[in-house]
Formats: sequence, structure tokens, C-alpha cells
Amino acid sequence: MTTEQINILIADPLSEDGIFPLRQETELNLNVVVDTGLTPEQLIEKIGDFHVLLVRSQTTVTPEVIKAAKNLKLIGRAGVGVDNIDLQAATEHGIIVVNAPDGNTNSAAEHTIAMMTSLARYIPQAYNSLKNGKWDRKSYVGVELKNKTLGVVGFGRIGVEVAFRAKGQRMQVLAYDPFLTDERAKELGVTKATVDEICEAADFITVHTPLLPETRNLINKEKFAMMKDGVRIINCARGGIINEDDLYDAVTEGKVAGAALDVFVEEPATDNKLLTLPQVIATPHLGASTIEAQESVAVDVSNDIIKFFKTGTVTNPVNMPSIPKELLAQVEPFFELAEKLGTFVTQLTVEPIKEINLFYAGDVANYDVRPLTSNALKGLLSKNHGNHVNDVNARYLTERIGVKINEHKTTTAKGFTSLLTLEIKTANEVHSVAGTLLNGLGARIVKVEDYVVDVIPEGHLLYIRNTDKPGAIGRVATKLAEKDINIATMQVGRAQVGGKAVMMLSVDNQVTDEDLAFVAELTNIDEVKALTL
Ligand SMILES: NC(=O)C1=CN([C@@H]2O[C@H](COP(=O)(O)OP(=O)(O)OC[C@H]3O[C@@H](n4cnc5c(N)ncnc54)[C@H](O)[C@@H]3O)[C@@H](O)[C@H]2O)C=CC1
Ligand SMILES: O=C(O)C(=O)COP(=O)(O)O
Repeated sequence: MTTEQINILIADPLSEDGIFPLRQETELNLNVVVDTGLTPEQLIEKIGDFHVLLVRSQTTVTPEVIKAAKNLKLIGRAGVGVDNIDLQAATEHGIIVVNAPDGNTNSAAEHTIAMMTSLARYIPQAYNSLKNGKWDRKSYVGVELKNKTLGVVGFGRIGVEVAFRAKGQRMQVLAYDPFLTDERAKELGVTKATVDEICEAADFITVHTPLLPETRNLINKEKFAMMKDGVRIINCARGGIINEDDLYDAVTEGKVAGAALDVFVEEPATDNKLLTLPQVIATPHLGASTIEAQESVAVDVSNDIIKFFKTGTVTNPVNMPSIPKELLAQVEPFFELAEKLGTFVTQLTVEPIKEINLFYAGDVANYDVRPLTSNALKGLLSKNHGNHVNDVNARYLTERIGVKINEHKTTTAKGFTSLLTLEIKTANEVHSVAGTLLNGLGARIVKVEDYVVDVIPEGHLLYIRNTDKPGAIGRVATKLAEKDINIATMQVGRAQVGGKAVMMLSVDNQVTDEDLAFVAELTNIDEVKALTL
């Protein structure tokens, strides 16, 4: 049981029913603080005490917030879009970001359909008019959805659900998504199209992509120019996917008959010029605002927080690869071994590493080995980054310093069921270490450089390279005894009789390379290194 207190800051309004997993958790010592509506300065001041930050779309998690977040381990987004969170800064600081991608799909899709129907039939305008005492039937003659073409740009969870519902309205659906295959389009009963084809053919266009550099201004002046006169536009995804100035012009010029917007470049959007246009109907980012969606996203993100602090893994990571359960079961036993190999090999050199080669051999090569590589890199970087390196940032930090990472797979493992070999290259040196899992006995290092050994990768080790001449082993043992360094186990290996050899000793207490200078001076000893795993 973990007793250390985990402080959780809920900075945006979350469903109280949805956070019940946090409230009722007993194994972890969770301290949940709800403080919504903080200014950016207040958040920066406050965040240092917290291990978890939970947000929706209102709170912007800037690099400054992350810099001030000295204890932060996890940022939870109770919803889909993470464009309000600086993922790069989070990754750099080893902070895992999780979201709740499934919980609000229905609500967002239903809201999109509600907006499209309202747009087609002028419901908000007519409502306003009637509430203002007018019985005006002439101004609000709408269009039917039936037999119209809906273009869906971004065919992920929400896009697909919108398409299903639109088909229920007997609309034809054109869909664009870089990942949409012909087979899937056919299976879902939609026609695959490009964005340009959608612009040319659609009567209604709805966007459902994330806001990314590639999707910002995806629908712009050029795209409006391609559209049919009288097209209607819906955005329940993110402000900025449709260029707001270009939309304003297209509406005022009469190209676009109307637009329904739930999201805006700047929110709260009380001062947006689009809202002055009678053809534009709008809601204040309400796509996910239903009892059901809010409960669901809060439950999902709460469960991921608990899972993270109990197991170190999460279900919905945003800035690290998600490991499916089946894969995790296969590769998790190798995590520690991979990390130890990294910790081991990095201590064999003082030169900067330029290239890392990971060789996966045998059974393990049948799986996605990227999580193992992350663990190996974590071990490798630990010498310089201590515990600031983790699964989230290990690959990022390695690549940032310009180190090349190569993964190689082969099915033959030299007699082992699975064998992991880690090789590092510096400007002048190449070092390698290999390890395996022995049935029932755990991890073993089985090869260091070219020498076959059998070493448990833990504790304090001495790695001694020598020439295979009588007396070398005895001299080392005697010298260590003189200095009161107790040998727990000892392994020797050699490439050939009388040639280069290696001794691997485990000792009871930590020693440094300096403590061992006297060993290096012994006859036939070439190199001595103290390693801690
Ligand atoms: N208004 C609201 O309250 C809500 C808004 N959203 C927003 O809806 C959007 C979509 O959410 P989901 O469907 O759950 O996400 P998703 O990840 O399931 O789908 C997004 C799709 O966009 C596609 N995409 C990426 N780049 C693209 C490009 N350049 N062109 C076309 N498609 C591209 C992806 O391949 C993916 O299939 C997100 O921006 C999310 O933040 C989500 C929930 C509620
Ligand atoms: O999930 C999303 O991406 C949303 O846009 C929902 O935002 P919200 O949590 O309602 O602020």
C-alpha cells in the first residue's frame, strides 16, 4: 500500500459523480482539491504542491505552468481535445498526459446534429424572433436535410457517429480522413472523398478533426471559393480549423448560407465578430456538456489516475504509446531487464553516445518492442538525468540530444528463448551487453562485450577487463580483501585461452572507480569499472 499523499488539483468543473473513483479510493492516499477558475498566475503559484492536474478545455496548461509544477506526474484531460495542454513541455518534463477519448463522443455527435438541424430550420433565429413578440413565418423558410450531401472532414469517433445519424436523416455522406480506407468507407456506408471534393459537392460541411498545425485553417478562403453557393458550415470540433475571418467574409458575401459554431479561436468568445451575423448560430462550447458525457469522461480519467499510481501504466495516454493489454502481458516481464541493460551499458563509457542499437532476438521479437526500447533508454539516460527520465520522455530526450536509435529483430536467439542486446556507439568506442529472462530465475546478463557471463543485474558490480594469465583472478581477490571490499559473487569469461578476458564481481557495498584505482594497477588488468544497477 502506498501511503505517500498524492495531491490532485481539479482546475475545471468536473462531474462530482464522475470523480467518485477518486473519492472512494482507499489503497492510495489521495487528496483531491477542487479549485476552478484560477487565473494563469494563480495556477502557476499553486501547481507546485500537486502531483496531478485535472482539466477540461478552460484551463490552459502552458510551459510556464509545467515549469512551476515541480511535483507533477500526470495531467488528466476529462475530454478529448488536448490543444489547451502544451504536450511538448509535458513530455520534456516527463509528465504523462491522459485524456478520456470515448466518453463524450455521443454527446458531441448529437450536438452536431442538433446544430445542423437548427441551422437548416433557423430554429435559434425563429425562437428569438418569437420571444421578441414577432410571428414571422416568412423569414425562416428552411431547407430539408433529406437527400442533401453532408461532407464530414475528420472521420474519427465523432465524425463516424455524425455520419450514422446523418444517414438516419437520409443524407448522403462524403467523408475525408487521412486514415479512411475504401473498405471502411464502404462498411460504414459513406463515400470517401478529398477535402476539395467535399467542398465542391457538399450542401453541409462539418469538421471533426483535432486542432493541429495541419488542420489549423483547413477550411479557408480558397476552400470557401470551391463550395456551392448556399453551403452551410458546422464546427463542433475546435475553433481555428475553419478560418474565422474567411468564414465571416464568406457569410457576408452570401456564399455561405449559415454557420453553426460551438467552438471559437478565442474562448470565452463573447466578443467574436461572427456572432454579430444573423446567419451564424452558436453555443458556448457545449458539445460535451451532458450529464452522461461529463460523468463518463470524469470516471475514465479518474480511473486512469488510480491505475497510474498503482501500476505505472494508463489506458489513455496522449504523449506516450499506449500498450494494449495483450502486448503488455508479453513484454512487461522484460521491462526491468531492458532498463538494467541500459543502466549497465551506459556506465561502460564516459564518451557521449552517438548511436544506440537494440537487438531483439527470439520470442520477444514477435512483439511490438517499442515499450522495451523506452525502458532501455530510461536506463541509459538515468546516469545523466536521474529520475527525471521516464517512459514518457525517454525516447524524446534521447532523440533531442541527437542520438540515433535503431531497433533490430531476429527470431534466432543463440539458445535463449529471448535475448535482448544493447549496443552503444560513441565517437571512439562500441560497447554492448546482452540479457535474458531465465525461467523461474529472473533476469540475467549473459554477455558483456564479447564475453559470455552469467550475472544477476542488481546491486554493485565490478567490471574488470584483464588478460587471461594465471594469477590475475587471485591478485584481484586479494587486493579487494585488503581494502575490505567483500565479494558476493564472481564470474569470469574469456574469448579465448590466454586472450582478453573479463571478470564480473558483485560486491556488498558501493565503490567508485577511484576506490578501485589500485586494482587497475595490478599486472594483466586492463580496465576496472564500478557499476551500480
Ligand atoms: N465541442 C466539444 O465540446 C467537443 C469537441 N471535440 C473535438 O472534436 C474533435 C474530434 O474528436 P474525436 O472524433 O473524438 O477524435 P478522433 O481522434 O477520434 O478523430 C479525429 C480524426 O481526425 C482525423 N484527422 C487528423 N488530421 C486530419 C486532417 N488533416 N484532415 C482530416 N482529418 C484529420 C484523424 O485521423 C482522426 O480520425 C477534437 O478536436 C475534439 O477536441 C470533442 C468532444 C467534444
Ligand atoms: O472533449 C473535448 O475535446 C471538448 O471540447 C470538450 O470540452 P469541455 O470538456 O466541455 O471543456
